[in-house]
Amino acid sequence: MTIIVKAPAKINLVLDATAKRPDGYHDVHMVMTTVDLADRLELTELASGEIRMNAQHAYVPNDERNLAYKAAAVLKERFDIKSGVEIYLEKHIPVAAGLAGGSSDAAATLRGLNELWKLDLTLEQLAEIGAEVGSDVPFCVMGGTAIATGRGEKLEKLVSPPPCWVVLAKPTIGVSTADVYGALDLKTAERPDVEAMIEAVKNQDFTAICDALGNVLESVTLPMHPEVEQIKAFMTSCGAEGVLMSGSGPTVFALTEHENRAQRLYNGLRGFCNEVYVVRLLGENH
Ligand SMILES: C[C@@](CO)(OP(=O)(O)O)[C@H](O)COP(=O)(O)OP(=O)(O)OC[C@H]1O[C@@H](n2ccc(N)nc2=O)[C@H](O)[C@@H]1O
Ligand SMILES: Nc1ncnc2c1ncn2[C@@H]1O[C@H](COP(=O)(O)OP(=O)(O)O)[C@@H](O)[C@H]1O
Repeated sequence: MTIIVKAPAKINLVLDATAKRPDGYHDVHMVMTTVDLADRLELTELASGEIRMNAQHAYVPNDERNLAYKAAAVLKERFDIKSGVEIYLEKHIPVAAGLAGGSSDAAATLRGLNELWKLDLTLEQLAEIGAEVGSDVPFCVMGGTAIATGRGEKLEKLVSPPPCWVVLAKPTIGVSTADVYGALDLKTAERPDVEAMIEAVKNQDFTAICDALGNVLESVTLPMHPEVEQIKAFMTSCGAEGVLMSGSGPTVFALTEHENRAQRLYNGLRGFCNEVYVVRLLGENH
């Protein structure tokens, strides 16, 4: 039996880190939402009990380092599953981009295996298992829009923002999430107003959402990679209503309500960025 699952990317509308914890993680306070740029996974049951990974992408590992593989291994171990799975992964989300591509693949694997291995677990149970694989995996299991706290695994559902166009541009650099958090100085970094974003989303106020966009990790990634700031400035000059770096970067997203403006942004960005996408925010569910 084969099951096909989609793994959508996320963006962080607001991201604050409130404290560095003794376990090496940061307590965060953020609003995340999914967009309709997705990887596609095919999960085929294997009687042999093996987990096999087939990602066919130069920068994505085909062994236990792959987050989809890890998710399958954690689930198999936890429920003592005798069957195995072959995971065929078609990558569309840019890698090491701040878009949670790997975390979303892990989450999609958990959702798909729940069906394939007939485990009958709730999304909440899958999210809790996902936290063992990565901080962003629980959000990716739930999808939609949420306020995330803890190290990212504590979730509170939020209404989705009003529909708009999202233009994503990734410069040709990858950044390590651990390095970015590692270099964060909470004493000097400019902090975003998370409550203002939550209010803006609840009020479905697009202008207020654009005004409240903020990411404390820009204080690390922007000085390290000037091209990220250049993309932000270019997007703003093209009339984007809101512009922000997603997660630890380096992907920058622009929000606009106007299709012609999204197209103009796309055409302009293609000049100096290989990876540019025009997508929509996803609704409540994937
Ligand atoms: C920054 C964010 C924002 O959504 O996304 P990305 O840029 O990765 O997409 C996340 O917090 C990334 O979550 P995720 O990518 O799952 O991180 P993990 O694998 O759990 O952790 C990788 C490393 O990042 C650091 N880390 C991660 C999460 C967190 N709340 N505090 C941290 O300090 C730790 O050093 C950890 O060892
Ligand atoms: N399924 C996967 N897709 C992408 N990268 C993966 C995957 N599994 C493991 N990785 C590794 O994780 C690193 C970060 O990947 P990714 O999830 O795309 O970044 P981010 O968390 O910044 O969005 C990559 O450099 C890659 O080596």
